[in-house]
Amino acid sequence: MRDVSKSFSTPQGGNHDVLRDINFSVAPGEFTAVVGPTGCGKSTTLSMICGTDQPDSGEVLIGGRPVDGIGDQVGFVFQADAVFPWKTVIGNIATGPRFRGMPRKEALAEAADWVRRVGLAGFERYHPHQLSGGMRKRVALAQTMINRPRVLLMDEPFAGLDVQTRQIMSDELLSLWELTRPSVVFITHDLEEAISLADRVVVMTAGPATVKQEFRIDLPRPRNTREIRHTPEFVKLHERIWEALRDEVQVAYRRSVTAA
Ligand SMILES: Nc1ncnc2c1ncn2[C@@H]1O[C@H](COP(=O)(O)OP(=O)(O)OP(=O)(O)O)[C@@H](O)[C@H]1O
Repeated sequence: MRDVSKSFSTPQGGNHDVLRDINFSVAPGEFTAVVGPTGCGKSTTLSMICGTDQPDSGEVLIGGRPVDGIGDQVGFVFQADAVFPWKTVIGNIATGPRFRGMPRKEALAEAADWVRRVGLAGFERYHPHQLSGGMRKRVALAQTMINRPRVLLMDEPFAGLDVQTRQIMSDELLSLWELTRPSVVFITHDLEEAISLADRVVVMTAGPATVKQEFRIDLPRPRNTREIRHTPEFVKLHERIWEALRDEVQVAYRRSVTAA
């Protein structure tokens, strides 16, 4: 993202600056987490990268090319499950390949591989309503990863899950990421989650969002996202990043109290 700014018009007829001069880049295969106070503009940043919205100024490039609409090299996993309720697990996972014109038999065979990779063997014929939240999230992950996106955008994908399932899903996400190595932009409110997953953590300011500071996470891989939190290196990183994030969270909180 190069000097990306964006504002929205307010119902009162004014202008609300949401993003201001955002600059950051994600290397091929890099896992970047973005943290910032609530309402600062994190989701808006993602919508610029995925091409569902355009910046007022600045540019967004993927592989050196300006983003122009939703590209097939980009995959998404958001908080809400984007699975089709009327399709089975395997039918959901085969959606992308079928959409691209792959013959049904081949698409189902490939989907069966991904069913196994996300630990859902035996549940192929289940429908989403017959699965737990964590299982549905696995379907959503497989449904996206089967398309082997170059860029994977995740907006608080595990926010609705309980703490244990969330950690299991974090480890599973890292193993799946290792398989195809997309560049990831992962948005979260949870600084521990960000550090345990990412190669780099980007801290955003309270709105209008801009990049406040970036932190390299040099923790060894493969990682166990639960165990790594107890290491002194993790604790040190957490302290440093929280120092940068805390001020922004407080600004956002004070604003919300004043507005109320
Ligand atoms: N389409 C839109 N029209 C008008 N305002 C919008 C629009 N989209 C977002 N906003 C405003 O932009 C600001 C940033 O929203 P955004 O969802 O990007 O923040 P966020 O950091 O992802 O929030 P949270 O952490 O709570 O999920 C908010 O004040 C929101 O009301």
